[in-house]
Amino acid sequence: MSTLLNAPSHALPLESAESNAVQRLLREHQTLLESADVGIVFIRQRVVVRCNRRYAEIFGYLHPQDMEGISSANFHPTRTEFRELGRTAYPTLSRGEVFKTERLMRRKNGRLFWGALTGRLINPDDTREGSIWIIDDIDEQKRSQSLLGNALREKQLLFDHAAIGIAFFRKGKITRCNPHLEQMLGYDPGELQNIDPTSFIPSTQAWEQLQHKSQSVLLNGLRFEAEVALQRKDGSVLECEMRCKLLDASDLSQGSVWIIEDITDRKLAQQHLAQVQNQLEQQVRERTLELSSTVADLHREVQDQERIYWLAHYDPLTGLPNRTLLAQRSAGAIQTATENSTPLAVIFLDLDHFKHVNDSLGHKVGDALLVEIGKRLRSIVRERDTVARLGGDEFVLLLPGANAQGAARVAAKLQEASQRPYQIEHHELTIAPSMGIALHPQDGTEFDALTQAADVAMYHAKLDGRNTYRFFTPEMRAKSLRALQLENALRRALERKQFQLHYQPQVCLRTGSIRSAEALLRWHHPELGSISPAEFIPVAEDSGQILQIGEWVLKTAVEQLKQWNQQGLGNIKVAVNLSAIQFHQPQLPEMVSRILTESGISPDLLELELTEGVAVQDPRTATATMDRLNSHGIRLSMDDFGTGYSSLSQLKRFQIYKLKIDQSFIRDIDHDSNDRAIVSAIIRMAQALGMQTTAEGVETQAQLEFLQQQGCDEAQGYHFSRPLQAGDFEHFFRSYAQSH
Ligand SMILES: Nc1nc2c(ncn2[C@@H]2O[C@@H]3COP(=O)(O)O[C@H]4[C@@H](O)[C@H](n5cnc6c(=O)[nH]c(N)nc65)O[C@@H]4COP(=O)(O)O[C@H]3[C@H]2O)c(=O)[nH]1
Repeated sequence: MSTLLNAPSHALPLESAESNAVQRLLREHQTLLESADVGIVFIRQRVVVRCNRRYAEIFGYLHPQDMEGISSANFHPTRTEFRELGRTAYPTLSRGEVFKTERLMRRKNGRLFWGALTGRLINPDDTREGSIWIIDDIDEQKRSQSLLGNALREKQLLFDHAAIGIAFFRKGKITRCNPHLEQMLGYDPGELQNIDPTSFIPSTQAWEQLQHKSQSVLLNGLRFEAEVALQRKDGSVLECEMRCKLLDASDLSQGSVWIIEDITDRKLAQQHLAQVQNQLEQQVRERTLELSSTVADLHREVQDQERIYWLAHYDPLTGLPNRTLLAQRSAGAIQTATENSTPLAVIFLDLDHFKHVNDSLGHKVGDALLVEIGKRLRSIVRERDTVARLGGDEFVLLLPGANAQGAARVAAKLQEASQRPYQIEHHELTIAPSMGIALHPQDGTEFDALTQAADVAMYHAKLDGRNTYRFFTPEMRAKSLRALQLENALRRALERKQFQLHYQPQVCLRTGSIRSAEALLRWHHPELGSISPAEFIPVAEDSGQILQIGEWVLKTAVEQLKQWNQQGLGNIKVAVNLSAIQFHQPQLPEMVSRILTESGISPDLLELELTEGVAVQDPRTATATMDRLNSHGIRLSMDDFGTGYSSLSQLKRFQIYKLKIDQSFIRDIDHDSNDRAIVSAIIRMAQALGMQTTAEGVETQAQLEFLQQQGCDEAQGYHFSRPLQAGDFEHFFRSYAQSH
C-alpha cells in the first residue's frame, strides 16, 4: 500500500515482465484503493502525501489530488486536539501497532463529523517515513447511536420512574419489572425477578381465569385489559387495573409486558362517589318528595286560605257575598259616592212568609228556594251591584250610582220577578219580597246606618201590607223602635196574661139573629197601653211568637164556646183568625182537633178564618191542609176576600164554606158603584160556588140594606156591635136576641 501511495500509476516504468507484474499489482492495488469504501491517506511530516477518492470525498474535496500537501492538522477541530491525537497515538504507533480512535474531524467547509481513525506507521523505527490512516465517516452511525442511546435512556427513565407498575413476563415468570411495581406489591428491589405470578395473584384459580381470558385477546395481537385483585407481600389486597400485550404476537416465547395500576384508591373513591351519589339521589328523591308534599301542603294551605276567605266573605248556601263582604264593598262604594258626589242606594229585602216554607215544606226546600231567589236577584241587577245575603230570608242590594228613581226601578223589577213561581222539587212556590230603600247620603253616610235605614223601611213595607217597597223616612226610625219594643213585650205577654179575646157578633141577614162571633185578639200592655192586633200580629208573625199566641187564642175561644154552650147561648159559633204561619204548620189540623176534643165541643161550632194570601202562595199545599182540617169537621172561611189574588179555579178547589168580603169594599158601597159591583159579584160568585158570604165592617143601615138586597148571608160591623169582651158579648147576645 505504501508503494502504491508513494508512486502514482502513470509514473511507473514499464520495462520488463517483472515490472509488468509489478505494474499489474499496482493497478490492482490502485483499483482496490479507489473502490474502497473508506478513506485512506498517506501522511508524512503531518502533510497529506496522497489519499484515495473516498478520503477526499469524506473531507469535502473534489479530487484526491486537491488534498496533497495539506496539513493534516486541518482535518481536526482544533490544533490542540490534533496535537492531543498525536500524543495519544504515538506510543501505540511507535510500537508498530495499529492505533484506533473515534473522534470529531473537520471537513473542508468547517463542519465537524465523527470519524473512525485507524493509523499505522510505515516504519515504526523511523517516523519520518510517515503513516497510513484509514478513516470511516461514522457521523451517521454516531447520530443513530446517540438517538438510540437517548431513546433507551428515556425508556429507562420512564421504566424506573413511572408511577405505574411495569413488568415483562416470559415463560410464566417476571423477567424484569420496574421499582414502582416492587413498591406497589411490597417487595424489595430485585425480589420480583423470576417470581411466579401466583405469588401476588391471590389464588391459582384467579390466575388460571386471567390466563384463560387474556389468551385469545393477546394472540390476536390485541391488548388485554382487566381489573384484578393482587396480593401484596404482606398479604393485603390491592385493586389493580391491568393492561397486557404480547411483545410479538407471532412469537409467544418473546413474552409479554404488563402494565399494572393500583386503582384501590380510585375504586374506593368510586365507591365513595357512588355512595355519595346514591345518598345525593336519595336526598334528591326525599327532597323532591318533601317539596312535592310541601307544594301539596302549600296548595292545600292556599286552598284552605281561599276557603277560609270564601267562608268569611260569602254565604255558603247561596254563594252570595255575606255581611262582611257587603260591608267592605259598601265602604268602597260610599267613598266613591262621596268623592264623586254620585248617588248610592241600598235595598233591604225580606221575603214575605218565608218561614212558612221552612215550616211546612222543610228546610231543604227552603234552602233550595233561597238559592234560586239569590240567582234571580243577581240576574236582575247590574254587574257592579252587590247582592248579599245577610242570613235567613234577608238580602241586601248595594246599588252604586242609583238614585231614588233608579232604586225604585230596581225594586219594581224585583217585585215583578217575584211573581214568577219557583219550581223547587215538585213544589211551585211564589214568594214576594218586602223591600226598604235607603239613599246615600241623606239616609246614612256609613254602611251600618244605611242598611239599618233600609231595614227600617223594609219593616214598614211589611206593615203596609207586604209585597211592596218603601223609601226610608226619618219618621220610620221611631216606628221601627216601636216594633222592637213590641217584639220584646210580646215575649212576656202570654205568661203575664196581657191578652184577651173580644168577640164581635156576626148577624144572619136573613133571620136577623146572631149566628156567630169573631174572636179578635186584644193586647193590653201596662206601659204601652192597648195595642192593635193589626200592629202586633205582624210582629208576632215575624218573631215566630204567633204560633204560641195562636194556640192560646184557639184554646181560649174554644173554652169560651164551651162556656156559652153550657150557659145555653144558643148554637153560637166562634170564628178564629188563623195566621198564615199557623196555617202552614203541619200539625195544625191535629192541634185544632185535639183542642176541640179536650173541650168536648163539636168541630162544626168552630170556624177558622184564613186570609186570601195563605191560599194564593202555595195553592196545592193549602188545599191539602184545608182538606185535612175539613176531614176533622172544622169549617173554613176566607177572610178579607177581594184583597188577595185568589182565582176562581183556586176557590173551586178550596174547601171553604164562607167568603168574608173585605171591609174596604163595604166602606164605600154607598157612593162607589165599583165597590157595589165588586161586592155584588163576590156574593154571586160565592152563591155559584155554594159558599156563604159575610160582609165585614158594616157600619151603616144603607150598607146593610144593599147587602141584604144582594143576598149576602151575614154581616158584621160597628153597625151591630164593636168587638166585645166575653161577658159583654153574652149580654149583647141575650138582649139582641130578645129585641130581634
Ligand atoms: N173600621 C171598622 N173596623 C171594624 C168594623 N167591624 C169590625 N172591625 C174591625 O175589623 C177587624 C176585623 O178583623 P180582621 O179583618 O180579621 O182583621 C184582624 C185580624 O186580621 C187580626 N187579628 C185579630 N185578632 C186576631 C187573632 O186572634 N189571630 C190572628 N191571627 N189575627 C187576628 O187583626 C186584624 C185587626 O183586628 P181588629 O183591630 O180587631 O179589627 C177587627 C175589627 O175590630 C167596622 O164596622 N169598622
